[in-house]
Amino acid sequence: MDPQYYNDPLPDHMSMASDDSMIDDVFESAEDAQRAYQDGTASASGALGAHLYGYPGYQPPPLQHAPHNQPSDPNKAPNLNPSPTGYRDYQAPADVLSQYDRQREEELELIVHKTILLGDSGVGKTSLLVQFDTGKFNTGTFSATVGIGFTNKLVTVDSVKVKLQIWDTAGQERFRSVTHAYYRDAHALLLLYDVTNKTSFDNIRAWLGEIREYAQDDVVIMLLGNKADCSERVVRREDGERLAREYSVAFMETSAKTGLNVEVAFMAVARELKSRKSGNPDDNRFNVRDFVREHQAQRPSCPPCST
Ligand SMILES: Nc1nc2c(ncn2[C@@H]2O[C@H](COP(=O)(O)OP(=O)(O)OP(=O)(O)O)[C@@H](O)[C@H]2O)c(=O)[nH]1
Repeated sequence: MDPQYYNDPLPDHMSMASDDSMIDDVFESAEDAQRAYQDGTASASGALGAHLYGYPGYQPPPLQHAPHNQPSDPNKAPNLNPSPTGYRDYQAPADVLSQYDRQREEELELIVHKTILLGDSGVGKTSLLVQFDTGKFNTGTFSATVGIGFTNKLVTVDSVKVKLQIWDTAGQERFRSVTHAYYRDAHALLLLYDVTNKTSFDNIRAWLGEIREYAQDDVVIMLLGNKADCSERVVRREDGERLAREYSVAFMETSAKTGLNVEVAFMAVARELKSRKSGNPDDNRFNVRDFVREHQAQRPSCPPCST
């Protein structure tokens, strides 16, 4: 556990309750908006809606459009390449498409892909996140995460930036009800067990049960057998693979200590989420399990680990 990622009980602005209480007042008509504004039932955003509908003291913005084929700035030279279609701001189709692609990329970058690390206490969730974020592993005494916290990470997939918001949860049972609230809008879950701890592996079925109960049906799930650097392993790699097959989830072994497969795990998630969001049929062919099979490294264990 790194103090940087240590989280005291959530501050108000980070709680899911604030998501639930977000108000998105939509008014069918200007009259509705005015009524809501006047009788005070409009929220801050609703009040803004009323304002946009013209109440009170609302003034329409000045007309921004210039007449067709006329420069909007009278000091500028007129456009000498008249549009074949006759409308202002005409661009050749190729230019429009490349502009559209750029816009899509920017949109993808803006989308936050919420990814949550789950698993028993001590399996290495915080260490995995710190390794991915900073490339470092903090040895020393283990102190359990309290509550939940996140870090944002921008990764590049096929030259498109994808923003992962990675949530580190507390594995301890007493924080379970807090973390359940975060499953609901998660796009991906990295579920960890510790290859040197049989109980953490046996508990994976219970974790998958919780995921089924609280997370979205289409959430991306990856099972990770962490601490693969340790020679005191009690869970065989094949056992992890079998369990992952049974639940149709991707699997690989990782080491937060040596960095084994850490980046691959997060990149696989980022690729999968990007391909789902892009709407591009070529992207949709991406399969997280195939990606993991092709990219995961399998290094020999290092000498007995002392964590
Ligand atoms: N050898 C080895 N030790 C690891 C690895 N990952 C984590 N550890 C050690 O395992 C202990 C627990 O790691 P954490 O990352 O704090 O575990 P956690 O899952 O976040 O635990 P909670 O916060 O209680 O949920 C620490 O002492 C880490 O140094 C790893 O890949 N290899």
